[in-house]
Amino acid sequence: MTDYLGIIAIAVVVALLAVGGLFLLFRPKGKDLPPPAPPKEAPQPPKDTEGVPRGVSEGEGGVTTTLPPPSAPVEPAVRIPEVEVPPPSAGRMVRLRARLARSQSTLGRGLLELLSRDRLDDDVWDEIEDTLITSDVGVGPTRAMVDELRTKVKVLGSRTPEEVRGLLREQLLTLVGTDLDRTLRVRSHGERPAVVLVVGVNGTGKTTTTGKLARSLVGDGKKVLLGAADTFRAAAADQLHTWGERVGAEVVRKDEGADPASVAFDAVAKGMDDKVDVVIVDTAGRLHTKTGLMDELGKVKRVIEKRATVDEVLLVLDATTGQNGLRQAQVFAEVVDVTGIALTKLDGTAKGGIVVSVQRELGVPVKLVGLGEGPDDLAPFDAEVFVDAILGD
Ligand SMILES: Nc1nc2c(ncn2[C@@H]2O[C@H](COP(=O)(O)OP(=O)(O)OP(=O)(O)O)[C@@H](O)[C@H]2O)c(=O)[nH]1
Repeated sequence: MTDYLGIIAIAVVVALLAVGGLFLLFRPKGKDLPPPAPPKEAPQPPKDTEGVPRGVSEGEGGVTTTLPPPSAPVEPAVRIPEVEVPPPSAGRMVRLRARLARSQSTLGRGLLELLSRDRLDDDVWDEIEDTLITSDVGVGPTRAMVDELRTKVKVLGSRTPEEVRGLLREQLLTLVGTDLDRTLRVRSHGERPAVVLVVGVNGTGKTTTTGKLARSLVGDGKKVLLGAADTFRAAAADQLHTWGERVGAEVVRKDEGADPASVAFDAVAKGMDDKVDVVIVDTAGRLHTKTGLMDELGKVKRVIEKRATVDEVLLVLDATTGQNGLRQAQVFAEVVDVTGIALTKLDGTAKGGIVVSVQRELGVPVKLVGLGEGPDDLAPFDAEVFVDAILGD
């Protein structure tokens, strides 16, 4: 009996093993299941160039890990304007002389070529005259120069290119004027600042010139304050503000339509309190009526003179507007005592002769010239540099 029981037990075990083996052989492989996601790596600290994670140091006690410092709280962005240090005014015209290229090819080279011809007959002299007139030199000065040239050429006889150039240079310098006082009156009077009044037709570059002049004076080491007395155009005050902000010059302004004279007065008063060297007052140049303009500019000047003196009245004139611009400028010259001319956009015209005619017509020297749109493209006018630039090297 026990034998039978043993055999049955062995058979049961064998059967169980056989079933288990079959199960293992035919179990489902699970190949349709998605692969398990790889375990996620913990974020690693950045490594330095040698592969050592930053914030991890190998000290004597083994590797120590320091947590990165918490990032600083984000501050609201406040724009702090950077104050620029502009270059001084000296030597600017030399730097910008290439900007006179158009006048050089039309006026300078044109005259040199004509005067170098072997035979100078009446036709050639007429051409010389035309060249000067179309370059805006003006009829009177042109005639005077041609007469003078004719005499000198006769005396000279045959001419070398150097002699022709020398002759022309001499004549042009006489026309432009080497002995005119072109000094800008910007020296303060002890406690009182110098006052510059900027006048002229709108659109000539008046506000731009006021801003550029402020920069240039700051570059020369002066403390400057600006008065935005062009109260007809709010944008003019905004423009001045931007110019002033860049070089650390304060701007006195009022609401659009305010009395320009009161802005000028406040600007001068603040300039005295702040002990600035120069106050520059930008005025509106509406050409409504001559009497209106006279009243407005007259009042501005009178009001300033309650506290200070107007040292310089700078008339801004756009060189590209030629004789037409000159006629408009004349109205200003009749209304205020202009002491100097700022001739803008001289880089944009072939008619460099305007320098000659504007001085003749208005009886005032060109003191500043605009030779580009850049902030430092306003230069003290230098007759020799000008003539050499238009004649070329
Ligand atoms: N090429 C050149 N552009 C100039 C010069 N001076 C001013 N400008 C440019 O002329 C443009 C217009 O000037 P304006 O329309 O006269 O403007 P503004 O300076 O506000 O003049 P106002 O209206 O008189 O206040 C600006 O883009 C100036 O940069 C210069 O000398 N050369």
